[in-house]
Amino acid sequence: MSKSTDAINKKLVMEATKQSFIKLNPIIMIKNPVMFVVEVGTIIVLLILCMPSYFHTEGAFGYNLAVLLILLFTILFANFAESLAEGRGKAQSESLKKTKQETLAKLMLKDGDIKSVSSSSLRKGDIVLVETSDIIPGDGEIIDGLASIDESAITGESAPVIKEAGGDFSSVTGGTRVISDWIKVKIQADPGESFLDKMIALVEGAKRQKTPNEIALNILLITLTIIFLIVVVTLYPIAQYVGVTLSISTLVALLVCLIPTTIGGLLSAIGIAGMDRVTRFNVLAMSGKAVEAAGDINTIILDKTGTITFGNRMASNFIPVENTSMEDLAQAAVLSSIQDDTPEGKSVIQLMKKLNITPQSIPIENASFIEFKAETRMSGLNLATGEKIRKGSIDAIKNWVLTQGGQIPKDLDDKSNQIASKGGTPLAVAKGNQILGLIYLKDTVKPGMKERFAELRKMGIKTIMCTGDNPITAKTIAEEAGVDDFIAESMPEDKICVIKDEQKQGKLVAMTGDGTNDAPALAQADVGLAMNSGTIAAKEAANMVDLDSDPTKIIEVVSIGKQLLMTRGALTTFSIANDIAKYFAIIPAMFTIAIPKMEILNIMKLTSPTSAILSALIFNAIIIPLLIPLAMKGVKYIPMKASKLLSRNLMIYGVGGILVPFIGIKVIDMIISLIL
Ligand SMILES: Nc1ncnc2c1ncn2[C@@H]1O[C@H](COP(=O)(O)OP(=O)(O)OP(=O)(O)O)[C@@H](O)[C@H]1O
Ligand SMILES: [K+]
Ligand SMILES: [Mg+2]
Repeated sequence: MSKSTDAINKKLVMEATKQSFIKLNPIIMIKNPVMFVVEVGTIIVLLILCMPSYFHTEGAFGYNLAVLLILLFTILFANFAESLAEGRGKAQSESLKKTKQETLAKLMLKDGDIKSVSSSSLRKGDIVLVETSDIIPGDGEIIDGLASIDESAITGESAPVIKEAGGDFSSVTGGTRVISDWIKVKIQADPGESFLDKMIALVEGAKRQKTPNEIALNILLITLTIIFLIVVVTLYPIAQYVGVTLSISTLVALLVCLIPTTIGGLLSAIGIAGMDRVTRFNVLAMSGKAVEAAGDINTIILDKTGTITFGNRMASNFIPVENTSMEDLAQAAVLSSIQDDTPEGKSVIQLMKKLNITPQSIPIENASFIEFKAETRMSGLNLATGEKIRKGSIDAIKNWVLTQGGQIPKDLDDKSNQIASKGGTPLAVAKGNQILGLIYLKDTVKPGMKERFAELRKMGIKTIMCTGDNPITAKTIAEEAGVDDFIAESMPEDKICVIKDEQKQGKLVAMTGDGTNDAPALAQADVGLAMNSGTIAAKEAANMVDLDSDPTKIIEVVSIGKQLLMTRGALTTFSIANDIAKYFAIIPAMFTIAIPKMEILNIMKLTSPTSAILSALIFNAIIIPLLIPLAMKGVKYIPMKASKLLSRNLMIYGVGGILVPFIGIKVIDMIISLIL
C-alpha cells in the first residue's frame, strides 16, 4: 500500500470514529431498531451505575461499569461500520467533484453569433460549440460534427472515443474533453441534473433508500428483538419464583447478547459497500434496489448491434441484383443516404467515395426525406419528380416493392442470405417498384463474448439476443457470441413483450441496450443497463449505466448483486447461530447457584457467572469490528446453482456461527480469569 492511500485510510478511519460518536444521537439511532434497543439498555445500566443506592446495587459497581462500557462499545462499533462505508463513498465523490469544474461554454445564439457563458448557466435545449481542447460544458447530444473525445475523467479509460451526430453514438457527457475537431452539442440537462451530479449524489449515499430486501430483513430483525425482549422481561418473575433475583444489568446483557446485533450493526454497511463495489466497476447504479435485483436475475435480454457487436455497421460493398448495373445501384444507395444521419447511412457515402463514384447531379432541393425508423426499417427520399428511393431491411423493402406492384428479383434471397450467413446486415435498395441490389453492412462481434456468456450459463442465467435484424444474421451472430436464444426482426415493443413474458413467469429480467429504441425495454426490465456510448434516452430509461459500454459488465453487476444478497444472508445466519453459544454461556451462569440441576447446561465450564456474562457480552461486541472487512468486501461469489450455494453458505456461516462463539467466549473467559 502506498503512503498516500495510507494517509487516505487514516483520514477515513478518523472521520468514521468521529461519526461513530455523532451517530449516538438517539434520533439517528432509532433508524436502526436493533442497535436502538442496545442504546436504551446502555442508558438503563448508566442510571443504575449513577444511582446505586436507589437500585440497591452498591456492591456491583465494577460489574455494572464493565457491562456499561462493553455495551457502549457495541454501539460504537456498529456506528463505525456504517460511517466507514459512508466515508469511502464520500472520498469517491470528492474526486468526481473535481471533474465537475466550472467551464466556459461557447453558446450559439439564434443569429449565428457565439457568446461565451459559464457552463452553469446552460439550460436544456441550448446549443454550444465545442472545439479542440475545450471541455464539454454539459450533458447533451451531438447535432453536428464529429470529434474524438477524451472521456477519462468519467470512465478512467484513456483511449479517446469518436462521437458524431446521428445514431447511437451521439451522446456526450459534461466534464469530458474534445481532443480533436469540433462538435455542436444540444444540452440535455438543466444544472444540477447532469450525469455527474447524479453520480456524486449517488456515491455520497445522500439519497440512499432502504431496498425491499433490506426492509424485509429489518422486519425480521425487529421481530426477533421483540421476541427476545419478551423472553428476557418474563424471565425476571420466573427467576424470582425459583428464588433467584436477577440484576437488571445482567438482564440487559442477556438481551443484548440474544438480539441480532451482529447483523443489525453491519446491515447498512453491507448495502453501502455493495453500491460502492458496483461504482468501482465503472457502473453507475441509480438505486440499491437495482443492484439487489441483479443478484436474483434469471434472464438477460441483449440487443445485438452496439451491444454484442461493436455496432459500427459499415457499408463494405454494393451488390447489384439481376440486370442492374453497379453504377445504378450505387447512385440509388447514395441518394437514399444523403440525409440519413445514422452511422449506416454515413458509411454508404464513405463507401461511395472509396469506390470513386461521382454522385449524379439530381436536384434534391424539393425532395422529401424519409428518416430511418426502427419500426419501418427503411430510410430514403421522395424526389420532386415523383420518384421514390428507399433502402432498408430485406423484408421491409420487399413489402414496399410488392405493394407498388413490383417483382422480387430471383437472385435477391441468395445474395442477401450470403451476407447474413457471414453475420453481416444486408440492406436492399429500391427505386420505385424495382429492387436494384444490396448494401453489405459489416459488423464484428466484440471479443470474449462466448466465454462470458458461458459464465452466465454457469450462474443459471439465460441469455436472449433481441435484434431488429433478419433471422439469418441474427442466427449467425447468436452462434458466434454463444447466447442461449435469439429473437430476430423484433420491434421495440417486441423487446418489451419478451421481458413482460419472462416477468409473468415470475422471473427477474435484465436488459442491456444502447439505442433510443431500447429505452422502453430498458425501463420495463428489473435491471436496465445502458451503454454509456448509447443515446441519452437509453441512459435515462435504464437504472444502471456502464461507463465502459461493455454489455457483459452485467456479469459483474450480477455477481455483485449476488454477493450483496449472500453477504447479508451469511451474516444474518451467523448472527442468529451465535445465540446458541451465548445462551449456554449465560443461562447456567444465571441459575446454577440457585438451581444446581442447571449444571448439566454448563457445558462451557466458564470460570464464574460474572466472567461468563462479561465474556459473552465482549464476544458479542468485538465480533462486529471483526466482521467489518467481510461486510465491506462481501462474501466471495463462485458461479454455481443457487441451491448449492445456499447449502454451502449454511454450512460455513451456520455451523461456523455456532462453533466460533464457543471458542471465542471460552478464550475471553480464560483471559478475564487471568486478569481478575
Ligand atoms: N440507416 C438505415 N436505413 C435503412 N435501414 C436500416 C438502417 N439502419 C438499419 N436498418 C435496417 O433496420 C433494421 C433494424 O435496425 P435497428 O438498428 O433498429 O435494429 P435494432 O432493433 O437496434 O437491433 P440491434 O439489436 O441489432 O441493435 C436493421 O437490421 C437494418 O436491416
Ligand atoms: K447479539
Ligand atoms: Mg440497436
